[in-house]
Amino acid sequence: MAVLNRVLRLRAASSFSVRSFRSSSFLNSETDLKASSSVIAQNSLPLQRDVKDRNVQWVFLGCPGVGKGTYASRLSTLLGVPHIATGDLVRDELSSSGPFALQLAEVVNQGKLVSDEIIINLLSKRLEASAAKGETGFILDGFPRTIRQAEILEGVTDIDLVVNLKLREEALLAKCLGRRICSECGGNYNVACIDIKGEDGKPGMYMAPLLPPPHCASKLITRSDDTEEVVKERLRIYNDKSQPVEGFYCSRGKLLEFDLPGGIPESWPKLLQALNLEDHEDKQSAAA
Ligand SMILES: Nc1ncnc2c1ncn2[C@@H]1O[C@H](COP(=O)(O)OP(=O)(O)O)[C@@H](O)[C@H]1O
Repeated sequence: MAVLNRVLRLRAASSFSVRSFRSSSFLNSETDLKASSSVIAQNSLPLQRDVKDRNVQWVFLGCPGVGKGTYASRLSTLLGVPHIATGDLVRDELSSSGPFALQLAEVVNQGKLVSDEIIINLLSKRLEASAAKGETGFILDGFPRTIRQAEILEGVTDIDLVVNLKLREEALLAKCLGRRICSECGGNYNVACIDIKGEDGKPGMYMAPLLPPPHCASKLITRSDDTEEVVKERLRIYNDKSQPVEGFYCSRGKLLEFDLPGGIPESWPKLLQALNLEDHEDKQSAAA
């Protein structure tokens, strides 16, 4: 894909300087942020790596319910890079009763955004764990969610590509409400059957449910923030705070817009095509 190739050629990227990212005394004010971002950028220079020596550094954007987790996770398996979802980091912190758990429960259950300080702390720990395992590259899902977070990220590393997943609005709420997680294996499923009839020249759309296998069926739980009221609030906050992040990356030539045509069977091959990765999948299946 021309856009992607251009983006990838342009990015002679640096690796992520986790230590610099964690030194987050810079989070106190806008001025501190700008000053510190440039300090961070300088500090990370010794750790710069050519793009050929590391894996992809991609970001997935999109409304709640669009399927960021599903596609980011599939791509991370395909490309052998960690899938880092800040929503998962928040939920892990909540369930492990970590230092931020109490504060987080209230914010998350109201559908609000967690503070930059906490999110960056959680993300930094996760990146350190990755670095300790010798992993390079990442697919970030759920971060950045504000312009400020995007600026912080831009100050510490090069993002090669930002994939903006889009789905018809009518489907988003139903997809969030249909989400189920297996409390034992953590598998993600969706019981919603989306069947939007075509009208006024607009095509219909069908998305089959993604049902759990029998051994998970009796262990399904729903996220506490997937209630109608909270999902509507998250969608409102997305439009207000996260949509501007699309413009941030568009103006830097990194944004790939991808309209999901339907469920996974229709969308996955088209996404691979848009990312120029069809051969990658063929090679992997041949090797398996
Ligand atoms: N980058 C972030 N900044 C602030 N809060 C975040 C961020 N990522 C996740 N969260 C918190 O975790 C919650 C769940 O995130 P996520 O699983 O990505 O949900 P969604 O389905 O809304 O995309 C969010 O509603 C928010 O409270």
